[in-house]
Amino acid sequence: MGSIGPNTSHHRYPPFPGDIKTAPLVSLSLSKLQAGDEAESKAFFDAARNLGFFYLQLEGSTLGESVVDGAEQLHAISQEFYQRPQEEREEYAREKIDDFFGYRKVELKEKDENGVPKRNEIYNMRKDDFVGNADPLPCHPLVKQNWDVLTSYVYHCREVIDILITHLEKHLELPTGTLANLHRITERSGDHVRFNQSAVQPFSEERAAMGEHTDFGTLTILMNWLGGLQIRLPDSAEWVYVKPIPGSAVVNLGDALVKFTAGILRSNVHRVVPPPPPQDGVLRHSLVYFSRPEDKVVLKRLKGGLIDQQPQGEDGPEMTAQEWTWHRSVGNLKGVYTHNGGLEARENQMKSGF
Ligand SMILES: O=C(O)CCC(=O)C(=O)O
Ligand SMILES: [Fe+2]
Repeated sequence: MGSIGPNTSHHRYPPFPGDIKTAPLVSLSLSKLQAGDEAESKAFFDAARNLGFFYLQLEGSTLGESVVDGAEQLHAISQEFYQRPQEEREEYAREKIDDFFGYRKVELKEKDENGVPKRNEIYNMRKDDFVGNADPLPCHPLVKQNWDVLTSYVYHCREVIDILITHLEKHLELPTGTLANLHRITERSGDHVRFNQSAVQPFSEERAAMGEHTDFGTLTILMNWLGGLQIRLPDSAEWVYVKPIPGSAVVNLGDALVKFTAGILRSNVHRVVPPPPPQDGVLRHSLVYFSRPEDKVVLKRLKGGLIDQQPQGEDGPEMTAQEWTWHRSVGNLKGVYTHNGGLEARENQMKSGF
């Protein structure tokens, strides 16, 4: 199998700088995890406990390369989506179609050349529409035209997530299927594909701080072409950039896994800032697949295995995954849930789930 570099579009952008501090993410091989490689599996569990973020090398796996190819197609579709007239996107605004899914924007104080405020934007498309669990919500014509690309992407990402979940169960010493049965693709859940676009904008510490968050759900598969993602290192609290690697996804754990495991696993704080120079003059697009527990699953510590050895303590509020998403997305739950015991209080509570 050849190098995947030329099959991705990273080379069309200015390079990620070589002289800035980057996050020490380990790189795990999907093909080794698929083959049940013990050392790779253990390295995955360590990464899930210690940092909650890692690279997943997709090249060398047929499934992984399907994710890379799909992501490249969706990257182009997302760019076209954001080039279309604003009125089109507004038709699918969250206020018009759903509590959570659909289009959202945040207007910045900076203006474009026409005097119009610049925007950071997201478009959330739910997995249940693609796999046939729900009557599809109204969606942008580009989504309709590319329904098959999106559907394949959903299935491929879910396959990757199911593999990762199986490794987690094993290391947590839970009966086989414990986590998988809370994430059945045939059941309604908050899983979604997101197109992100950030305007070209100067770095602002205040704006960066507003965007600090953990992901609400289970596992997130992130495809990046430009820098700008930063994670907060657990030990030093220093913010460091995550360098995009062609042919690899950035994968991170979300709050649901912290709740299920009473803090054994880590959902690390991160944020998006403008890409570092020389990438700072380019519109930034990223593609995210968010997985979440089934809507009806109550987020609370599971019983069994290593979890039973965790201290009993402040596990936070108990609610269904659906209620959790709603409360988090409107900013009702203060702080972020990162790890053992884990509520880290935070002043800048982001309200949008953005
Ligand atoms: O765009 C990125 O690099 C990260 C996006 C993110 O963290 C999110 O959408 O939750
Ligand atoms: Fe995130």
